[in-house]
Amino acid sequence: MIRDLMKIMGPEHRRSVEVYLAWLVAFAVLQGIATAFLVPVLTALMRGELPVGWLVATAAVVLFTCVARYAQTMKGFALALVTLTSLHTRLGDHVASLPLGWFSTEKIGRLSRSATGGTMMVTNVTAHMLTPVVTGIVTPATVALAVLFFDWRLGVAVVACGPLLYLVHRWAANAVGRGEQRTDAAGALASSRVVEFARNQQVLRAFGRTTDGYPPLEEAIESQRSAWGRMLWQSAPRLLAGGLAVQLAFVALLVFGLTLRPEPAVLIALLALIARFTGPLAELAGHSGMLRMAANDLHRLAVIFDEKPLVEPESSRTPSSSELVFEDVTFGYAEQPVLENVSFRVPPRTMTAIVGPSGSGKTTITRLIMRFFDVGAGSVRIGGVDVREMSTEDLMAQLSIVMQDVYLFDDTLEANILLGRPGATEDEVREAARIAGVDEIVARLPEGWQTRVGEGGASLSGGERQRVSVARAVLKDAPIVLLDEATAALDPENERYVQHALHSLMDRATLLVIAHKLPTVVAADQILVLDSGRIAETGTHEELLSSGGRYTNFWVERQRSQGWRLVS
Ligand SMILES: Nc1ncnc2c1ncn2[C@@H]1O[C@H](COP(=O)(O)OP(=O)(O)OP(=O)(O)O)[C@@H](O)[C@H]1O
Repeated sequence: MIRDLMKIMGPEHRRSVEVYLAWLVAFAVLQGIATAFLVPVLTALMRGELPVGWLVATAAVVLFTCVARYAQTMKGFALALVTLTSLHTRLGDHVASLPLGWFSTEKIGRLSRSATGGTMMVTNVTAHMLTPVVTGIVTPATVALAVLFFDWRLGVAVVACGPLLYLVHRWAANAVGRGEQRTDAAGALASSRVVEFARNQQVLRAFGRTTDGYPPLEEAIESQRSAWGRMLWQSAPRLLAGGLAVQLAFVALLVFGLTLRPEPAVLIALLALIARFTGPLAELAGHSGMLRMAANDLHRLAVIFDEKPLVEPESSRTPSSSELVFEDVTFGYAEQPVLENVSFRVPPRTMTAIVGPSGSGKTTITRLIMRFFDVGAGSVRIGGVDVREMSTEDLMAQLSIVMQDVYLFDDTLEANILLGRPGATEDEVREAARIAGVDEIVARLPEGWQTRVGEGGASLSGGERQRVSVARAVLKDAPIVLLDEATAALDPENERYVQHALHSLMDRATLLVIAHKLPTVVAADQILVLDSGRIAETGTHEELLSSGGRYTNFWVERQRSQGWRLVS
């Protein structure tokens, strides 16, 4: 738990965490010592003596205990405050440094749960929860040493109880820990099913899947319910047993103490010590379920901080041109390679079209250029510079990206285009919009440029969203444009606008297009035919058609399907 806490708080707060822990340990030790001093004080009082020396020493220790308690509490609150104010920023900075390939749906779900619940738990741990953990271990240990000092036989018995109680505590806490992991996984699944259910209402209603329930959601909720039920059934008896074990230890030590027949005054004082030995342990046992849950929360957050950021070069190199080169690139998401020995060159200000069957690795090529992932072998170079030798900022400055799944922010049309280059003038925005055909959309909308596009661009059609995305790319005016042509979203009108934008981009940028439309393929200076992660053929449209290879099949099939669509 403490290791995870250190990782989460980061090196800049390491010292504060150490100071806080030092005060906490000091408080727990002093609390144990103050209790130990009861033995000589009580013994003397019961013998009718006034132990002035011990009373002064006890008062001094109690005073130090109060100081330590105050310091520890204040340091804990200060840390909790730091957590509240800076942990989200630290988490945000860390996540922003991770490779884009990290952001899978599952990881995003985890991140969102940790960013809300996990960070609040860190605050709770530093403000409240660590105190019973440390005092539950350190104070009984100090008391045990004191008992050893006053009566070695009872001391040995007390020390022997420690590991036994620890094992029972672990046994109970582990059950809670395992149960909590299951409920967390079931909770994450149920949340994503709820989002899926809400997002896909249109499809579900169209297929009449809302009247008799949505089985995946019901199953997820049921498995969450059963995970919670299982955790409660399995952990409750163990937690009770943990608390009971502490009480049994207290009684056993009491009986053992009586059998030793010490002087009554000493016996009473020692029994008070034993009560102070088991008290913090009982408190720890009472909190163990919550503590294990907190430990799991902290661990999940620490795992995110453990993710390796994208390795940034010490100094970023500047490309000499907009030439794009893949040299012997091999890459796989897991063991299996998705791209194997892929080599090609896109000369500056030319257009290369990538074609190939679904799953052949077309999108993967664009992801490697954007450094969503780093290549397994070989290199991806822009203007002679390996993309790994450029800072993310410099690399992204080289690229304009238009992908199929365009996301627009819930803002105006104008603001969404301006995202391409925030400092652009109004004229530049209008010009980019004209090239991409967004001005035609603006003219149709009652609020024109000030029309809000809704969350994700929901108030625009798929083709219109892609036009806005092309306008952004035109406005950005980056040396290289990566474009994934929409397959189904573009109607002939949208398609015409995107083709027009592509032609005007060809004059100013190096274009790499995942091409689905025949006019794009024909217009390309070079076509790469990808098959199962390898480049099967390269050439111009005429060269590839005359060679009669795979490209010919692709061409014939596309002509047939697109011809059918146009006629209908
Ligand atoms: N994030 C990922 N993790 C694991 N495997 C992946 C991931 N993304 C893609 N793949 C796999 O890599 C292979 C190539 O995928 P890629 O998306 O590059 O193909 P594609 O040619 O663009 O396909 P499509 O035309 O259908 O978009 C596929 O087998 C795919 O299942």
